[in-house]
Amino acid sequence: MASIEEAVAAFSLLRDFFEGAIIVDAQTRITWMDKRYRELLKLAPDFDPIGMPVEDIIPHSLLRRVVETGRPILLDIMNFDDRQFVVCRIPLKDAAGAVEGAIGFVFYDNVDYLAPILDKFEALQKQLTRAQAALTRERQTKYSLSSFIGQSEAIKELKAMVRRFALRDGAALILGETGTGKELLAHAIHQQSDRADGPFVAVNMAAVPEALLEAEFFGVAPGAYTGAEKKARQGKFELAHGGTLFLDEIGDMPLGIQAKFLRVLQEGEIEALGSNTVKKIDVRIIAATSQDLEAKIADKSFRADLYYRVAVLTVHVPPLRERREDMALLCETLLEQTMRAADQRGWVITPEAVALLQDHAWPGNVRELRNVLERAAALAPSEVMDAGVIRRALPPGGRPGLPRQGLANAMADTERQAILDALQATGGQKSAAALRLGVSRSQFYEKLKRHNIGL
Ligand SMILES: Nc1ncnc2c1ncn2[C@@H]1O[C@H](COP(=O)(O)OP(=O)(O)OP(=O)(O)O)[C@@H](O)[C@H]1O
Repeated sequence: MASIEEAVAAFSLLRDFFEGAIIVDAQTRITWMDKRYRELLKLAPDFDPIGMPVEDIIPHSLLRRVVETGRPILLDIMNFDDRQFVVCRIPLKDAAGAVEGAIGFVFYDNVDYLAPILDKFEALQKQLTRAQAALTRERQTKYSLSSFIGQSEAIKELKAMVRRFALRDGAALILGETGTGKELLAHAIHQQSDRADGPFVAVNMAAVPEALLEAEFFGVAPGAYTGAEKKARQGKFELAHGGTLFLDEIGDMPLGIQAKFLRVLQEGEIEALGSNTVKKIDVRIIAATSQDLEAKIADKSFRADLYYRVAVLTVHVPPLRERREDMALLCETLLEQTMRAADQRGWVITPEAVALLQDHAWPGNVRELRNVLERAAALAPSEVMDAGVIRRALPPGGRPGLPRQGLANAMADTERQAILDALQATGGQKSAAALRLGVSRSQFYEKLKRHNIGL
């Protein structure tokens, strides 16, 4: 490397302006640091940082990036304790242009000519903090237990149980038909738990192809196989570290993955694909399913030992047809969230319309109710939602004898009805419904999406 003196001399013009400087070599080990920088970092006078990796002394240093890319970062702001400093980082290259290291300068914040940029930075940071706080508040209300609507005895009991679950840290299993709000409850448990500040990461077992599940959960080491990315890919376990991993449709987890999954839960560590090192992970598992797991254990498609691991705390969410007394409250709340014309004050639903909704079987539960109300809102000539509007918004199977418009619509209606019937017959179990209809799971999911049922 060009001698340190040479490098510093090259920047001598800046000497009066900078308040500290550091040089690292091609391995980003510190080779020189001036006295003022040592004072700024509050290093003990007898402490010698020379030869140490730069991040050991300045954890957020970007000098490594400068060395790796060979490109300068001319203007940046770095925090030291509660103060901000302007920093400038430049690569040092030999005559042939190869990077030999990098030099970093620190400028104090009271330098007049830097004041405009620092003011702007501070204002932006305040805005960011405010936006983040608003987002957290929004998330908390969106997923708090109070956003789970219902006042029936069944729901009161359910909420009391969920509150208790939130206080404990064991794995939880949420059982219930499709659209009953299992994911909403998983969020609420996370939000009320000590892990609320940690991540909430969701994986839908039925939506990820089996071949990709392992990489999805455990991650991939860089260059693990031909065609693998150069950079490591984090798995969902790692992403959920310190928080909650939500496994939707756990009943659809393939047997091969079940064994690996169980091992991770037992050992508390993961090994990425193609890697030979293990990482400790701290994750709470919340699983949900609309399937009968005990029946799956009996037919050997679900491991009993995994079941006992995830079913430490179990809660059952009642289907909508078992809590019809909540219908009026649900309609009122869901309609508040339903789009309305700008000049309209709010939706009014008549008691006859609510009674009609109470009579429906609701195989798709609250999700289906939300869809029906949205359709009704689009059909309603005014803000009053009466029985007539609701009748037209309910799925066609409930309205025999209605004229159909063309073959395509008739076929779509029939398909939709067949799906709803299959869901009802299987108690909302999607895999079983798909089997009954003779379509694959992924085809079934695609159809649910197309018909606005489920997902
Ligand atoms: N009790 C409830 N109160 C308010 N909204 C609800 C309630 N139950 C369900 N919903 C709404 O219904 C929709 C489906 O809910 P969610 O995804 O939590 O159901 P799920 O049981 O996880 O469904 P699936 O098994 O199909 O994944 C969401 O829009 C959710 O907000």
